[in-house]
Amino acid sequence: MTDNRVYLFDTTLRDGQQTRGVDFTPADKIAIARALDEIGIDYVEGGWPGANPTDDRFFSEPPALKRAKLVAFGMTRRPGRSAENDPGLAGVLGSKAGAACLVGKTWDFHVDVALEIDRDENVQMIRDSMKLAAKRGFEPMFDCEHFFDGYKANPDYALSCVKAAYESGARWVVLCDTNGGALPHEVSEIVAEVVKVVPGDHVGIHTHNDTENAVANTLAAVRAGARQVQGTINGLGERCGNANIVTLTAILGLKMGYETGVGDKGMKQLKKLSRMLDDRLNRAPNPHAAFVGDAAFAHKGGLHVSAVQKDPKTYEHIDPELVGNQRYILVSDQAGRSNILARFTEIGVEIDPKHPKIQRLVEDVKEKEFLGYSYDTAEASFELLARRTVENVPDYFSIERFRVMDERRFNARGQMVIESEATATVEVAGQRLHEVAVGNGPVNALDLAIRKALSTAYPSIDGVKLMDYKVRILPPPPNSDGTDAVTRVMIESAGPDGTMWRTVGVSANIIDASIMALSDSLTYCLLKSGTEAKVDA
Ligand SMILES: CC(=O)SCCNC(=O)CCNC(=O)[C@H](O)C(C)(C)COP(=O)(O)OP(=O)(O)OC[C@H]1O[C@@H](n2cnc3c(N)ncnc32)[C@H](O)[C@@H]1OP(=O)(O)O
Ligand SMILES: CC(=O)C(=O)O
Repeated sequence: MTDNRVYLFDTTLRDGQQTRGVDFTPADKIAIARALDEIGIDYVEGGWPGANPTDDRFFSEPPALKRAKLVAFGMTRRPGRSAENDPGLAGVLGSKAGAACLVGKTWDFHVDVALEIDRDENVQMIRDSMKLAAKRGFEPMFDCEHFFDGYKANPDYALSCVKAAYESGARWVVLCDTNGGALPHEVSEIVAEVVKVVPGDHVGIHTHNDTENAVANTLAAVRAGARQVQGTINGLGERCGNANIVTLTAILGLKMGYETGVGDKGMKQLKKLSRMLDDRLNRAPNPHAAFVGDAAFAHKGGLHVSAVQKDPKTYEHIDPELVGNQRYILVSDQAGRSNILARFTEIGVEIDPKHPKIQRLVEDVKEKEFLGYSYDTAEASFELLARRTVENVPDYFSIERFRVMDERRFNARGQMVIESEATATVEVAGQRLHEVAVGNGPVNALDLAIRKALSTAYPSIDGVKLMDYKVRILPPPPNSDGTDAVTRVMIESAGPDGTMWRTVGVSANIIDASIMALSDSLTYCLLKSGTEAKVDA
């Protein structure tokens, strides 16, 4: 082991499970553990055997991990009984994990108030539990709960707990900022004192994000000598979350030069790992997440784009590909010709940079953004606008008219039913088709009616799914009354192969704005799949 080696310990499946609104299934846990193993995380904490049926099931048939060690979490023995006779410890040490991470008190206040026991008895509980974990063949770890608050209140007592764990065989003594209130300079100073009594390559750090310093505190601890870092994917965790292991992995490896189990290949999978968790939790990814968010390397300002095209280092702190991300050049009212030309290159349209239509497109985009469109997040609508300016986009269909009726009634069983019925007249393949559909809301009903009309001519649109639908009421222009407000609808769609695209519509009427975004989405799908427009009957 080199002094430069930092061990990554993921607690998404344990502390992440303590997040409000998160409830993993055993299948989620298996998939997440495998993904963490795949990228090279050293330790995967799977949960607390004996605490709930999900964790029991997970530990009864744990996934076979190639490199990572599976960790079972638990707490030190209860007071007044031996470690051998403690049912909680029996659950943890009866599991099929390779390591046992046991939490115990290190803050005298907690021993007095939460456990209500003698302080020496707590130290003995730590010793007995670590010894038993080692005796049963587990790699023992001790999570020092509330270590930083404990150290500030009574450094001698906090250190005596740390020493007891280490002397009793703990491979790692992990300093926890349980309440998340410590600050980086305090963590630095305190860890520097701890590594005087326990070697740094046996010291870990576990931080919470209550002051948005979880990552900074972890890095401060590593600089002071700690060599195991605990965190969760996307910073999931109790209250405000834990240190984000995705960010930590990138910083430790790419910026601070530490060696971890995550090599170049694993590093390139960080964005995929982050997305995988969002998908499992059915959450929209945070576009502004450091390193892996869609906006992390998205350039909007004209000055930035012009320079980035000369050398990306001018406005990028790392090469986005190192973490599996990519550069996006956004088009908006902040854009200049450089943004537009960059987007043409991205979408594969060759155009002379001096072409007069480029300037027209820049002006068009700025004017439409003034009216409420937002092209930096609706790249598919932008592509249609750009292609229509410089080349021909086939007229696949045209929505001639539509009508929607909403109904709220009680059915025969006395249950309330809310339904919308839409009729749409669409011209497609030289025919005027009139279709009716019922949906759970007006946009859903219209979407169904329009697709019905299109599906014979263009069967490929059947595979398009609406993933996200966002509405924003934009403030009315100055000197007008509130009724002038316009509505912006953004739609995110996905194709059968998982490709995603976003479109926008703007109108004073929410349904009309939705139809614009929907129509762009279907047109974009047909264009990208190379479908030929059917213009004859
Ligand atoms: C900082 C952290 O994140 S630690 C992890 C926290 N995570 C969880 O608690 C999630 C899983 N927990 C659980 O499912 C349950 O709390 C269990 C199954 C572990 C225990 O449930 P119960 O036996 O009903 O106890 P309960 O949760 O009400 O209270 C905890 C008990 O453990 C005691 N205790 C707390 N910490 C420790 C410790 N480190 N060592 C020994 N005993 C402890 C408490 O004093 C309390 O004892 P009491 O029952 O005599 O009052
Ligand atoms: C152990 C743990 O999760 C904590 O102290 O925050």
